[in-house]
Amino acid sequence: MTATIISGKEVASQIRSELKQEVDQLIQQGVQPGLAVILVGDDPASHSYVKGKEKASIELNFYSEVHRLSADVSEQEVLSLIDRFNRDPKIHGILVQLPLPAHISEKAVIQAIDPQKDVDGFHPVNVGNLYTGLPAFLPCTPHGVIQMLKRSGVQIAGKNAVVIGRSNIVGKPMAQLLLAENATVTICHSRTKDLTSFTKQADILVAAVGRAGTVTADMVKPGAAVVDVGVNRVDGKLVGDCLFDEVSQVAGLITPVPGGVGPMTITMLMYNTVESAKRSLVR
Ligand SMILES: Nc1nc(=O)c2c([nH]1)NC[C@@H]1CN(c3ccc(C(=O)N[C@@H](CCC(=O)O)C(=O)O)cc3)C=[N+]21
Repeated sequence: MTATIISGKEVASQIRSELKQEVDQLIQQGVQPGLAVILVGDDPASHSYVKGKEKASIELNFYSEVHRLSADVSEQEVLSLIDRFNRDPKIHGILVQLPLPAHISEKAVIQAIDPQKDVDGFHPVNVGNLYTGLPAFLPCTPHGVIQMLKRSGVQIAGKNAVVIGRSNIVGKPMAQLLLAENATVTICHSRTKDLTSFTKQADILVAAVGRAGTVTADMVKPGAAVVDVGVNRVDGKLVGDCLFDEVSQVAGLITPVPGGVGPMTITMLMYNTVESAKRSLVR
């Protein structure tokens, strides 16, 4: 058997064309969605992700501001900039690219963002709202994964879903979103004993570890939907957490890296920014 490859690029461009229409309508109503991105330091990968976000904003006709700050900027300067964006009515979404340099507290920065502009969905208010079923900005990567599955015709309700990874950015919210779709969810992590005994049961397997080669063919239930959230550079090449060539022989559906979850992450950021702009109409 050879898995069907779910193109994140295709699903993303479908969602972006839906968003484009919403943006046109919003602009007619006098609101142009505005996204502010703050990038600290000179990590090349972060610069490349932020370029992608800037490009997507411009394509969708957003108002876009990208602030590239030097690595030695103080935490206070970052907090002041966030405060300015919190009060700026042109800005509906604020994103601070992670990771930050060690002298700047990620916790302090995330908590400084107005929850109503927290389009990453990282603020504790949005996290709490998600966990209690209240309206919230959904974290972009896990939300993108749900959209890819749904738009590829994968039924989630009643399925066994296994998430490998328990980060605040992907693993934990991913599990919560799958639970909200009525999957039976298991979270595995670095201290899990006999990982394969869990992954073998998964109808939906999400790999969010950050280590190439974590998921091998023998760990996958035949016909499973396998979502690869990994972003790893190996010999200058971008690869996921799954051994794609062998896992795709066993899985029913699989997402590639690149061209899978990555483009969806950026698209769901655009989605959240449009949502925020829509909310500003009724505020
Ligand atoms: N506050 C914050 N929010 C984030 O959403 C966030 C972040 N910080 N820090 C880093 C991670 C990583 N991330 C990616 C986005 C797009 C691709 C993407 O589009 N990847 C392309 C390939 C890009 C390439 O070739 O480098 C693909 O998979 O096809 C990947 C990774 C967002 N992140």
